[in-house]
Amino acid sequence: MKRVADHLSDILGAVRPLGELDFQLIDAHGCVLTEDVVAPWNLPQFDNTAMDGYAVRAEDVADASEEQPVELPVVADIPAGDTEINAIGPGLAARIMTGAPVPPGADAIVPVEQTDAGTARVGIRAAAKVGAHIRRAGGDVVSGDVVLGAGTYLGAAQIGLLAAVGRDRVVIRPRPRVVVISTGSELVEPGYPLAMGQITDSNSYSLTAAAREAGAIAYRVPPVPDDKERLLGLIEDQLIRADMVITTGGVSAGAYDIVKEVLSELGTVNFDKVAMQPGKPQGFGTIGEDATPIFTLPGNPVSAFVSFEVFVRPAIRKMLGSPRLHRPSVKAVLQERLYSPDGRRQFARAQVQSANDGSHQVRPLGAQQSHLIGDLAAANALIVVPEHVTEVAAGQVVDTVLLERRRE
Ligand SMILES: Nc1nc2c(c(=O)[nH]1)N[C@H]1C(S)=C(S)[C@@H](COP(=O)(O)OP(=O)(O)OC[C@H]3O[C@@H](n4cnc5c(N)ncnc54)[C@H](O)[C@@H]3O)O[C@H]1N2
Ligand code: MOO
Ligand SMILES: [Mg+2]
Repeated sequence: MKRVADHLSDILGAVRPLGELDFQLIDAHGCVLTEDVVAPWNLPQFDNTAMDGYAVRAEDVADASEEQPVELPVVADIPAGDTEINAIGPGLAARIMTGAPVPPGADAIVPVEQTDAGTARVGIRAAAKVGAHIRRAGGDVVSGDVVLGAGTYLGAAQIGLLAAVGRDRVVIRPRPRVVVISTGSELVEPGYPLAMGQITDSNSYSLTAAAREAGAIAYRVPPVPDDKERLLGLIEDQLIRADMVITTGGVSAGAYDIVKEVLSELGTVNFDKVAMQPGKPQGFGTIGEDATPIFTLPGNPVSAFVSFEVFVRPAIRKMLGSPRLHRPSVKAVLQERLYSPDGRRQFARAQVQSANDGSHQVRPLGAQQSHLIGDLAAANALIVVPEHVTEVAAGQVVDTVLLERRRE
């Protein structure tokens, strides 16, 4: 059997990051930047007030108190967005709203709560230090700074920063478009009645969702029966919109397991037995004129899901240009004895808990057979048991992959 690590390195060696493209800013969300973005201006762009209140000179209100307010004439009213700001002279105040430019001549803001809120004259009831409640130009980002470097994942906060420095387009790697195809004559779309012997297609749903969580644009198509012509036709049709194809089912030793035969007509796909549990029968290669990567995953739902985690997710991350190909993993203390098949790396569904001291405890979720979807949905982690280990006692430390939902 082929080693998991060898299969993964063959895949990552074959899959290339997608070419960079100039995108509308909002459509770049979830993608990886391929340019250094330089701030064309300071943030804030101008000195502005952090509070609704009055712009004053600190020395004019140095003696102000609750008992003896200082009264100043109000000579201007400055809402946010005002673009014509006049200087104020000594002994004068301007009413000002959060975000508005501080007028030249003023050096402090007194919040409205510390005044009588007057409009012609204002009674100031507290002293203010020079600079009080003023957000300085360049205090956040300085013009000329690289605000985000090539290789940065663009989450919500990064998209906001790019907008703040005026970018409406950015150069990124687009998300790979992944087509997910379930094969099997027993499969019926959810929502339709089932005859005895039929089951609903869950793989195309779980893997389409998983591909989206990995950062791809994923399309699912209705399941295709174990029929060579129909599968061939479907894959040929789908190739036009695919940067990657994933099939499930039909790759083991069954008389109607036809996927291998069909793919031999479309490209070069290698089928291997990989030393893992679940997920032994694996296929990977390229098909069509553009040498589109294709994964043929085993049909058992947990096998398909774990195969996606171990092989497909890192490949999608590589196509995205992501700096994080792999999920984080932790060392965790096993809470119950775990058995594992000899010669196969086991990925056991489990629940991990983190303690306040940063340590982790992990509990395997029952039997580890490949059809148990209920436990898969309850798992938040996969325990990785090395190939040669057949039994791990409670209290031992195990490598545990965290199935967190974040995209970055
Ligand atoms: N004689 C052997 N039989 C099997 C072997 C073997 O080595 N020799 N390997 C077993 C292992 S391990 C796995 S994993 C499976 C892989 O099977 P296939 O990839 O050929 O998948 P199918 O036979 O089509 O289906 C297997 C199982 O999963 C159910 N299934 C399939 N697709 C879906 C779907 N989209 N949604 C929900 N459930 C699905 C299907 O009904 C079967 O129960 O082969 C073993 N057999
Ligand atoms: O490899 Mo199968 O995925 O063991 O059930
Ligand atoms: Mg089969």
